[in-house]
Amino acid sequence: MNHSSDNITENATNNITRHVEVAVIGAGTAGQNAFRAARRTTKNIVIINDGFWTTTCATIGCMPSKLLIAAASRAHDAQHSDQFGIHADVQIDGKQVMARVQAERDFFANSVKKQVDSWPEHKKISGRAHINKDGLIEVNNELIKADKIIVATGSSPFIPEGWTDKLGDTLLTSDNIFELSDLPTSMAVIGAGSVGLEMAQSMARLGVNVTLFNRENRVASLQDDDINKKAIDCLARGLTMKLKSKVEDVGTCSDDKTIENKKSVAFIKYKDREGQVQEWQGEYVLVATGRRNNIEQLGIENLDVELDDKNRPKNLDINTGQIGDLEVYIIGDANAHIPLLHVASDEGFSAGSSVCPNNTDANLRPPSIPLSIVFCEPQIANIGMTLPEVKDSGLNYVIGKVSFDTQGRSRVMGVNCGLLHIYSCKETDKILGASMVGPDAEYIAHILAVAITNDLCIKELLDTPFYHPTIVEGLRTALRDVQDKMSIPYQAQLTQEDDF
Ligand SMILES: Cc1cc2nc3c(=O)[nH]c(=O)nc-3n(C[C@H](O)[C@H](O)[C@H](O)COP(=O)(O)OP(=O)(O)OC[C@H]3O[C@@H](n4cnc5c(N)ncnc54)[C@H](O)[C@@H]3O)c2cc1C
Ligand SMILES: NC(=O)c1ccc[n+]([C@@H]2O[C@H](COP(=O)([O-])OP(=O)(O)OC[C@H]3O[C@@H](n4cnc5c(N)ncnc54)[C@H](O)[C@@H]3O)[C@@H](O)[C@H]2O)c1
Repeated sequence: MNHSSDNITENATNNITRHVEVAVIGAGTAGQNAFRAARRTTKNIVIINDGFWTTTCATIGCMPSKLLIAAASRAHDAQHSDQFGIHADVQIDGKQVMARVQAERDFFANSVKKQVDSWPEHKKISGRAHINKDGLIEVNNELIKADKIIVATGSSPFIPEGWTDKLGDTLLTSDNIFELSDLPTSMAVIGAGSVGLEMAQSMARLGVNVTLFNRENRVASLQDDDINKKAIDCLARGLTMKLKSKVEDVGTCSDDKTIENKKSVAFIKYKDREGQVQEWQGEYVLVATGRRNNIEQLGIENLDVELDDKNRPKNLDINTGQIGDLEVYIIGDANAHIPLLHVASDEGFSAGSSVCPNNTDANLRPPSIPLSIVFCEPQIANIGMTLPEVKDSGLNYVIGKVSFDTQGRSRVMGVNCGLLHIYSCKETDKILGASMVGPDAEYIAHILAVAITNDLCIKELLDTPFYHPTIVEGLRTALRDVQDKMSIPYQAQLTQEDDF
């Protein structure tokens, strides 16, 4: 079935400036991949983008945030080397820190832009697209009829109502924080999700006086209470956190010292976990209260796409991004399914491949198992099913555990804070999911993701070598703990102690 541009009026038909086979709206990671894949089979294609022709990832997302974390990590190591008998006098040059973040960020962004620059000019339109009542795409002075539409419009920071006006120039989001020319002196971060944790800890490690607020007693939306507790314990060692606090009001007040620079002081009125009203004051407030998909203003309903109460498209095929049997595909952050980079990339590739003339031969990326990593230190990772999902599944499960507090290599490196839980099915010897806070979680998470994706059992994993002494050896300890708790009769195998 086609979308509603099939029923357009004669008047509208006369005004159409282009008729294309495929239109991609949004040129971030998902849109660019879709365009690349679709271009292999059709020349009659156009890509429309509002704003920079790089990507959120390279310009204001993954890469600049990891660059700031890299600087913070260096600062932290240099300041915490006393335990090794190394005493350093550390000076942090905020301007230089931000200059490197921006220069390296520009390197990544320009690499993306170079590829986009190589695409024919007439296939690219700069402007904000809107889908009108006839299902036609309006952009600048163009009216485009597209047989197939791929929507890859991404997401934007969500700012609670009224806060933009109330906080004025003291408001930061991930869209503008990397543009600062110097490190602030103080900052509140509201929201302890991925953005909040990564930015709050980095800024604190770089000498900024940071207070992190979250409405729940939870970080990174962790759903395993023991892992959450451990994460809070590890993070609280270097970060002031006001968890389970309720932000009642935000705003600005004048301050004699800063009035010269025409800057106000930000304040947050909040109720702490005991219900006492408190006030925070400082230079900036980073609002990290989530992101919303850019779909509301697009006119997507004019393509007969229905959204649920959270703005997620109904009838989304997660293999291709196609909406029911409409010739409409919604991919990347725009579909609010899993707003992560690797997912946007894969969905773009699959949607672009699906719109090829013979799409039964399309080369589709299978949807990956859930995998997420927060790059605070220690890192937080979730793989496969969450603990509540495992509990709800009715499966007979065990939890294999390892603490990284005493783990050999973690202690050697002075990064010994963490906990890994592996949820395994008692009958099948297979891993269902895992949650972790700890050192090297990014690598351990990938090994677990490979195991789940390829249906490896615990025994197969334990039969692979674990080099000594590595932090990844902690994974083996947790796998052995799973094995000990299983009802499966294993070949005689003594439980080994940790090897030091
Ligand atoms: C600070 C931060 C850190 C992050 N870190 C990580 C990380 O470490 N790992 C990870 O996996 N993910 C991370 N993410 C998430 C990741 O960046 C996103 O999931 C990914 O970039 C989404 O890509 P996309 O193609 O869907 O959207 P985008 O790259 O945002 O592209 C959407 C494009 O569509 C354009 N557009 C919007 N509306 C219209 C319209 N009406 N007409 C025309 N164009 C339009 C936009 O201007 C934009 O250019 C991070 C995000 C942030 C904000
Ligand atoms: N490492 C990564 O993969 C990475 C890093 C950064 C961003 N991202 C992506 O960006 C998305 C958005 O990240 P995010 O951290 O902004 O959102 P999030 O949804 O992950 O977290 C938002 C947090 O803010 C809290 N919150 C919301 N409103 C609040 C309020 N009024 N007062 C106090 N707390 C409040 C929520 O309880 C939650 O803990 C993520 O879902 C992820 O897809 C990923």
